[in-house]
Amino acid sequence: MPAPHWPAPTATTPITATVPLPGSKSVTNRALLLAALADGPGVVRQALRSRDADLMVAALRALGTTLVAVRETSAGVDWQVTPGPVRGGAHIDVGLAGTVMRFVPPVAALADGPVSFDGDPHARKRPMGPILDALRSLGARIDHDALPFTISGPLAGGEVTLDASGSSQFVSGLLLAAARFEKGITIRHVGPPVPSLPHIEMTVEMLRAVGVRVDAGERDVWRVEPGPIAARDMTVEPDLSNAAPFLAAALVTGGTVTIPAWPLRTTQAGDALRDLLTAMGATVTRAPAASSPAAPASGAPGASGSSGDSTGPGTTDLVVTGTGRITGLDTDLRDVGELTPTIAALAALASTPSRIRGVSHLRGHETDRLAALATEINRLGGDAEETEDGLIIRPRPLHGGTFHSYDDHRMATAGAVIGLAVPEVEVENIATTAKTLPEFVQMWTAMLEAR
Ligand SMILES: O=C(O)C1=C[C@@H](OP(=O)(O)O)[C@@H](O)[C@H](O)C1
Ligand SMILES: C=C(OP(=O)(O)O)C(=O)O
Repeated sequence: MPAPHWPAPTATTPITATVPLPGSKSVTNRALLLAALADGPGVVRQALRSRDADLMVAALRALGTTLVAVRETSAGVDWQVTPGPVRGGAHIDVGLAGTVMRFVPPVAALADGPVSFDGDPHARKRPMGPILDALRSLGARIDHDALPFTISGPLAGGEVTLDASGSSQFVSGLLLAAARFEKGITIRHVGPPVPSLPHIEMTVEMLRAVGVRVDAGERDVWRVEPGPIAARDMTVEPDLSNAAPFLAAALVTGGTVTIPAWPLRTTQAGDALRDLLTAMGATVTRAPAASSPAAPASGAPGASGSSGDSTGPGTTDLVVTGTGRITGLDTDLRDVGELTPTIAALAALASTPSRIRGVSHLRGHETDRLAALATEINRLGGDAEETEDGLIIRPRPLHGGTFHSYDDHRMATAGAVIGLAVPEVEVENIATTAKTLPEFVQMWTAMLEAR
């Protein structure tokens, strides 16, 4: 029986809350995969515990890596990772995780036998063609162009041309494993612009942090030299994209939300929230962390997504204060597309129109996010229009009703944001937030109860 819809709480007064966030999905799944391919045992600290991260752990175990949780706190789990020879004969469940369906197949092509992949029903619709074609041209055999598929190596590596306009993860997936290919890899993108470039920068920085030589000097070309991946002790930053709905609550309620341990320098897409929320009427400041000293403003040495202590030097608190009035904005979110559902929810509550551009690739995310956002905002009486590459959202009073999540964690949290201002919004399948934030409901409730 499906769970009852979640009555999204409405805020009657401005929120004042501090919300510590668990680790980044994107950093966690890169760090685990790099540790599994490394030249010795390593530790991934403060890793996220969520469905996507659990799927990555299960995938790496199935391929022969030993992962032992050596410490678990509210900040996450510390994984002791001991690489083993990549083992064939495995079946990998990717769930609905882009980072598993795009990052693990290049590793599977290193296995000593075939590896099969499948996932949730919608995962079969997410684009896979360009990365599977790339793997084929590098030597692998693959029986389909989308999930489910079976892949067999060996993979020599070499040069490949692909169209990564559908997802930056095609590039990241190939780069992450490429040092283990006999010839490394040279990737050339040909086609409309690649989205989510900061996520590729995250990949490049994390590779360099484990000693891999990467040349990313030419636009749309990436080269990884073959060689060892160094075993390191890596610490995962808090998930800044998951900060989005909580920070949005400050704007909706005219309150203040503080996120501790916000990195001074990061490749995470969520860092763009500082500018986006300012443009929507918030005041965004950094404050020395109450619990840890702030690093100099010049930034922490080597403070990439994979190094440093995520609660120590190199971070500050991020403080966002709203006025209760939200200003619409005209913005290109191509680089930070995963922020779109939260920004669209804010736009639906804004007093002036908004236009979101550059995110046609969101049609290949957990669901077609442009269609889903327009449908759900309009279902509540709003005025949202899909364009070829985004959304136009005009002010119109909203009313209560069901907000469908389409098994998309960020749709579910967008419904929660709207529910803060609109009585009687019910979010269908709030449990889907477990993809990246299993504690979402408890955290949201605690935020609303904090004083
Ligand atoms: O590499 C990553 O960790 C991600 C890359 C982006 O994918 P797309 O380029 O497909 O948008 C982003 O939206 C996704 O949430 C995570
Ligand atoms: C697009 C997203 O996820 P995935 O890693 O599954 O692509 C997302 O988290 O917004």
